[in-house]
Amino acid sequence: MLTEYIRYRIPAGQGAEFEDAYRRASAHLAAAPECHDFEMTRCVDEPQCYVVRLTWTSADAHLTGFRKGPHFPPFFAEVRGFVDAIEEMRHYEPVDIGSPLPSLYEWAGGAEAFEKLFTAFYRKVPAEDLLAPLFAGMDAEHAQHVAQWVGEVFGGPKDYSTRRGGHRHMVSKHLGKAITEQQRRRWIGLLLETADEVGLPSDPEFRSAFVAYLEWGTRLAVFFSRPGARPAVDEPMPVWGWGSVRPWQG
Ligand code: HEM
Repeated sequence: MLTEYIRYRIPAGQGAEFEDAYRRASAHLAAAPECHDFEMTRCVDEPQCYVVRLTWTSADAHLTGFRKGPHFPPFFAEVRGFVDAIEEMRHYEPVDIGSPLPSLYEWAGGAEAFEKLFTAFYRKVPAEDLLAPLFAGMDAEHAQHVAQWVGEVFGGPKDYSTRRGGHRHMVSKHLGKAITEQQRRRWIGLLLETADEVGLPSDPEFRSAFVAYLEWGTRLAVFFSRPGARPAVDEPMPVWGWGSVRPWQG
């Protein structure tokens, strides 16, 4: 991910027009797969100053994918009248200065916690009539592989992407499996039951992030597995965080 900051100093009296232009332009940003998210902020001390922050999936995605793609012309048509008001427009990359928040991986208990969860889960799968046929040929180390995947997504070591083939490999394992909605629900239900049994943290903040990821991931698994599906395989590994609520640390 790469962050772009565009700092504007909008002439007096044009603030509302500028904000409206971006409201219209935002539809084209939202439609562009290269743009991960964006926001506009207005300076409290000097209201003519605005910062637009855009997160791009990569520099190439921004400069080639978006700039040369179909969403740039209608986006730019909305905001071009304010180009002269730009004071800075540059890309920034994150600098690791540590975080006061533990990752979801640390909060859950690290590699051991995810291995315990998925080992217990996949031990139960052969007894599940809806799930057993799907997993009949699973690798003896399947539980460890899924634990590595989820651990990495939650901020743990990059073992799945460096040793197991990352997103591409995970997608390939679901291709053609034709997972049904009933199977998806059983998978997620059984995993949540197992999470309680193995003592995964049950605080509301952790569980809301955990369930959000599982809802997203299982629905994508169904999508990837549809007959004839051709999902994008060159995506980076997803990274999941706390979302709108922070861990309660007393
Ligand atoms: C958040 C949800 C999910 C995650 C994170 C996930 C993750 C993974 C990963 C990482 C693999 C490949 C493991 C390896 O490297 O060998 C895999 C394989 C597989 N997954 Fe999923 N999966 C999810 C949901 C589902 C669901 C809902 C189903 C079906 C109900 C499913 C069925 C399978 C099957 C059948 C395989 C191949 C097993 C084998 O034969 O090796 N997955 N999954």
